[in-house]
Amino acid sequence: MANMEKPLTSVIIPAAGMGRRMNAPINKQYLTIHGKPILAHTLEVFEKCPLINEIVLVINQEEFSICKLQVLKPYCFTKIKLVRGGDTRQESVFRGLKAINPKTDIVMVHDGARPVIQESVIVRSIYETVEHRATTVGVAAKNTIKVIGEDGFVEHTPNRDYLVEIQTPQTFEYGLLKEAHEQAVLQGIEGTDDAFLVERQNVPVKIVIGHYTNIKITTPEDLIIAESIIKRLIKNDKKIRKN
Ligand SMILES: Nc1ccn([C@@H]2O[C@H](COP(=O)(O)OP(=O)(O)OP(=O)(O)O)[C@@H](O)[C@H]2O)c(=O)n1
Ligand SMILES: C[C@](O)(CO)[C@H](O)COP(=O)(O)O
Repeated sequence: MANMEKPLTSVIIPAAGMGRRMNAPINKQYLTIHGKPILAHTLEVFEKCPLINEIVLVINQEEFSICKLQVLKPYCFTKIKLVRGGDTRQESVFRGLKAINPKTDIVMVHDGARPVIQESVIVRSIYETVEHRATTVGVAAKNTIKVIGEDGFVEHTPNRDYLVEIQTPQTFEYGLLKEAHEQAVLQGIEGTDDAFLVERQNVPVKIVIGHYTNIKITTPEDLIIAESIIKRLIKNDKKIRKN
């Protein structure tokens, strides 16, 4: 069990995707919001968080230089270790896991494409994981969700009271997540998030309620939303500093 006082915590930032759905001339995480690359916004929160000891940034090998030039150098990050990504998000995370300091107690996985993560959610996730071994951030579903069949017709409508839209960070005891990924490789299991792999190990995953502002920048309209959220946060930050 992780050291309760101040667990040694590493975060893996998977950022080796191609950003296809963004349809932009460059990889989405290098698009800027308020003059700063999306990836720099994301990394900054973890760099500043005193509970984070190590940041394992997983990116495309061919983007190492653009990343160093546009993100690492201008923003003076001190905790970052660069790792080459894989063909899927799951593979990228697994590669990140293998680069983690083996003394780590807790490992957090947070999408590079989610720049509006708040430090309070990071801290809550870490301490909930010390207690429950596995957690994921999520928000109550606002829309009705329906399950459809191959024929495109509705099969059933789950009760929305029990539906949570899952985000990141997802946070685990280090050994638990490593074992879950190793088992997934052995069994040929591919999931869209890391919690799914841990659930398959019959380990309960605790939900940590987060914020609707923690959007994943996936398609062009997400960029417009993220820009207005970040602009508002900067304005509020200036107001707080003035008072
Ligand atoms: N092989 C991959 C695929 C995705 N990711 C990362 O996982 C996060 C969530 O993935 P997603 O939003 O789907 O990003 P992309 O895969 O880049 O988007 P798309 O599917 O539109 O190409 C992103 O920060 C992305 O960079 C990764 O590290 N390695
Ligand atoms: C992990 C995740 O962000 C949880 O909602 C999501 O599953 C990532 O999906 P993507 O298609 O790899 O962006």
